[in-house]
Formats: sequence, C-alpha cells, structure tokens
Amino acid sequence: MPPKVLLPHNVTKDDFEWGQTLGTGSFGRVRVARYKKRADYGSDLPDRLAIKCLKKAALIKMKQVDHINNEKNILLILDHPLTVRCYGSFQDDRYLFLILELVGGGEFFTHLRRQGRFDTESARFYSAQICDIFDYLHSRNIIYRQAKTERGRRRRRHERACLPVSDLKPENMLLDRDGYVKLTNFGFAKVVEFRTDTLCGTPEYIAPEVLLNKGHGKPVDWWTLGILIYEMIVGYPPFVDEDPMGIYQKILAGKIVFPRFFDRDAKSLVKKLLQADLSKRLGNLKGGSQDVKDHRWFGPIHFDDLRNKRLPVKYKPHLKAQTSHDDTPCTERDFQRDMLSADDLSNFEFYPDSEELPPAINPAHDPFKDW
Ligand SMILES: Nc1ncnc2c1ncn2[C@@H]1O[C@H](COP(=O)(O)OP(=O)(O)OP(=O)(O)O)[C@@H](O)[C@H]1O
Repeated sequence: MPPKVLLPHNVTKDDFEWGQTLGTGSFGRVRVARYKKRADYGSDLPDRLAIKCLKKAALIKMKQVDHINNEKNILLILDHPLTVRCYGSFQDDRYLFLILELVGGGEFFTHLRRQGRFDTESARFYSAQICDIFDYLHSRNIIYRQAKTERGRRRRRHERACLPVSDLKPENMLLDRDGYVKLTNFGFAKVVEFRTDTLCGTPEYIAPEVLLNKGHGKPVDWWTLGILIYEMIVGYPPFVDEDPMGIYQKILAGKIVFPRFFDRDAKSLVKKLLQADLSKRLGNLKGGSQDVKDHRWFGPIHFDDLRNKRLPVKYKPHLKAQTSHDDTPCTERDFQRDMLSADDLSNFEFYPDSEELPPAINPAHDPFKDW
C-alpha cells in the first residue's frame, strides 16, 4: 500500500473538481472529486477521490455531532488495506467533508442480492476479510459496532426505547476493483426507535446483549460476523420477520435454523459466534480474535496473503463504460461526463444533483468549528 497521505486542513471545496454522486446517506451524499494539486503528491494520492459531504444542520438536528467526530478520528488512524482510506477533512458553513479513497466495485450488498447467496468458498473469502478487519480494529481498541445506548442513567425517558443499528451489514461493505472488501462507515450510529414502522432500519444484525442493554463491546462485532456468514450462505439473515419486534424476539430466543446445504464447518463457526452467552462467544474467549481465525472453517485461508490481496478472487466487479445522463454544457458538467465515462464508476447508480443547499450554520454556534 502507498504511504498514507493527508491533505492540508485548509483545503476548500474550490481545491477540488467535482464529479458525479456515488451514493446518498442519511446526512448527505458521497461525490467523486479530483484534487487540483494532486501532482504534488505523486502516486500516493489517487487521481479520483470519494468525498463524503455531510450536512451540518442535519447532523446537529439528529444529535450526531459526537458520532461524526468519532468517525473522522477513527478513519484518520486506520491503516488497513481492507478499510477505506481517509485523506483528510475540511468544512464550510454548511457541510463537513471527508476525503476518502474511491472504492470502485460498488456495494457488496448489490453483489450479494444479485447472486442470491454465495458458495462456501466465497462466503469464506469475504468473512475472512471482515474477521481480519475486526482483529485489526480490536487490537487498536476500536469497536466497529456502535455504542448508542451508553448514555445509561443520563438518558431521557423518551430515549429509553432507542436502539442502535449494527453497522456491520452488507451495505457498509464496498468492493474494490480487485474484488476485495473495503469496510466503510466508521463510528456512525443511527438511532432506531423501538417501534414497528419503517424508521427501524435494519435490525437483523443487533446482538442480544445490545437489545437487553447489557453492554456492547468487542463481542458484538463477532455476533454480527456470525449473522453475515449466515446471510451470505443462505441469502437472508438467521432472524427474520416482517415486524422488527418479531426480529428482536427471535434474536432473544436464539433459535437458528440451518438449511441442509449449510457447510458443516461454517455451521460450527456460526453457532459459536451467535452465542448469546458472552462468556462462550468465540472471539470473546481467552484467545480473542485468534480463536476465530483459527477456526477450522478458515483453515484454507492464509490471513497474511488475504490482507495483502494475494489470494485468487472468484468475482471481480464488472466494470463497463457508462455515459452521462445530462447534456448541459458547462465546465462542471464536462468534468462530470469525464468522470461518468470512466469505466470504474459503472457500478454506481445515477443520482441527480438537484439537492437544495442546506442552511448555513452560524459560526458562533457551530459545534464543528474546531474540526
Ligand atoms: N469511499 C467510497 N467510494 C465509493 N462509494 C462510496 C464511498 N463511500 C460511500 N460510497 C457510496 O455512497 C453511499 C452513501 O455513503 P454514506 O457513507 O454517506 O452513507 P450510508 O452508509 O449509505 O448511509 P448512512 O449515513 O445513512 O448510514 C454508499 O452506500 C456507497 O454506495
């Protein structure tokens, strides 16, 4: 991997050429961009970057100031080939900007849904990568999982029913152009209300101890890995219901049905990961992450080779040429067309740039002024 470079803190929007939107999230969008002075950094800075543009007003309204600060801090210290790289951050009075590595293969989720389910070999390949990332994060005391209910006694009554959504889910895994995973979205929690409407997000990955508000440390990550392995092999998660309440009940009941085609070793690992009793959950025992890596299902994986992307890849994202949806003649559009026609953006949908500007934040009341 090239050494990690950081762009100066005083960069501004004008230091970049801006291209198409790669995706949208709850607080803004991610756009492709090119740093105008990239030549100063040689090959250490990729030509194209993905810049996450987050609306300050929305972050403040949704009480996500701490979480975004957390995300930025974590992204800046991470240095693992399977996690997305961050090249710095900046802000204006409306937005926070996180400058990220552009991951060209699209969402892992799209790939999983397209395939329906994976064969054992692919499920092993992807889950070993997540296992390696968790090992790396935990060794630095970073928990990928959100800690949303930590407020404990300070929580107000109406917040009592708030639950986190696990952040390990196929949507937060991107594929790079080599077919390897890149984990994104660090430190971002979303509050989910304990009710049955669509606001509930994706509760299938929540661990029982989180539901019971009995803590949410490293073992929660191992639980989510168990859910992910099951989902990859079966095509849907182990605890499903149309109603989130039903999902929570099934998680707490802990009954897992394994179809006959489920690989024996994978089943053994999933059972050990989806263990409600924390003192028995693999990854949380004396041997820590190494116990998971040493499980016989991962026997064929050489983790050093995996991390250095030396293992053969079964599926490489299909990168095909794509054309612009807009013919407006202007400099920005020309740049966008150039960006759009690039083959490695073909895995992204087209998002129109019709977004209204969010309100500006008065510098005197801006919680991000020291960002
Ligand atoms: N580094 C990146 N390279 C390429 N595409 C990206 C990158 N980061 C994010 N994206 C795309 O942008 C989309 C939005 O990303 P973002 O992290 O803002 O939101 P999210 O995880 O979908 O949403 P939320 O904030 O609601 O959890 C992603 O789903 C993905 O398709």
